[in-house]
Amino acid sequence: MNVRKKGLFCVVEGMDGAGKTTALQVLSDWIQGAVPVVEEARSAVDRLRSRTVVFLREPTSLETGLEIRKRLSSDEPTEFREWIRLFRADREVNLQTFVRPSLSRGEIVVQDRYLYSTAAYQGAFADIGPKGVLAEFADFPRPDLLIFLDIDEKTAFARMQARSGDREVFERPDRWRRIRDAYREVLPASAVIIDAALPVQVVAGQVAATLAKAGDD
Ligand SMILES: Nc1ncnc2c1ncn2[C@@H]1O[C@H](COP(=O)(O)OP(=O)(O)O)[C@@H](O)[C@H]1O
Ligand SMILES: Cc1cn([C@H]2C[C@H](O)[C@@H](COP(=O)(O)OP(=O)(O)O)O2)c(=O)[nH]c1=O
Repeated sequence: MNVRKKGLFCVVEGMDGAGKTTALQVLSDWIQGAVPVVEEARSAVDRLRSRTVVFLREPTSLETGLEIRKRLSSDEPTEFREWIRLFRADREVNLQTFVRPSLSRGEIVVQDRYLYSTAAYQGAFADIGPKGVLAEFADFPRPDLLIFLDIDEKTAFARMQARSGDREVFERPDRWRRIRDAYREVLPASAVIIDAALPVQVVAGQVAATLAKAGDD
C-alpha cells in the first residue's frame, strides 16, 4: 500500500545578503532538472524529487506583498504598527492561499522568510522587542523545520553591493546589526544553522540534505 507522506512546512530565514534567494533557486533548479546536481547533493535531491516541493516567499507576489515591496523601496518612513499590519495581512493570505492547501496535499513547502523575520526586523526597533513581536504571532502555525542561513556582516554587505538594484530600508549597517541581534533572541534552539559564507552549491546542498532528512522522518 502506498502511504501518503505528511506535508512538511520548512522556513528559511537569514539576514539580507545571506543568499537565501540564490540557494533556494539553485535547489529548485536541481529538483526540476534544469541544471546538473553536484555529486554531494545527488542523494538528497533524488529523495526530494519523490515529493512535490513548493517554493514560496514572503513578502509574497500577491497584492498584499506588492504593497510591502513598494514601502521597502520608499524613502517615506513606515511606522512599526503599520509594518506589523502589512506583514500580518500578507502572511494570512499566503497561509490560506498557498501554505495550508499544499500541506494538506502532503507537499513540502519551502518558504523564504516567515514570522521570525517580523520578530527580528520589526522587533529590533520596537519597544516590545523581538520576543514581544513573536508573541503577537502566537496564533500562526510554527514551521516543522526552521533553517537559518548565517552570514557575517562583511560578506553580507559585499554581496548586497554586488547585487543590482537600489538598497531597501533595512540594508544599512546600523540597522543590519540590530536585526541580526534580534534574530539571535528569537531563533528556537531547534533551528538548523547553515554557514552561508560557503559557496552557493555547498549551501544549497546542505539545505537539500536538511530538507530530505526532515521529509524522510
Ligand atoms: N553562497 C554564495 N556565495 C557567493 N555569493 C553569493 C552566495 N549566495 C548569494 N550570493 C550573491 O549574493 C547576493 C545576495 O544574495 P541573495 O540570494 O539575493 O540574498 P538574500 O535573498 O538572502 O537577501 C547575490 O548577488 C548573490 O548572487
Ligand atoms: C517577511 C518580512 C520581511 N521583511 C524585510 C526583510 C527584507 O529586508 C525585505 C524583503 O525581503 P526579501 O525579499 O527576502 O529581500 P531581498 O530583497 O533580499 O530578496 O523585507 C521584514 O522586515 N519583515 C518581515 O516580516
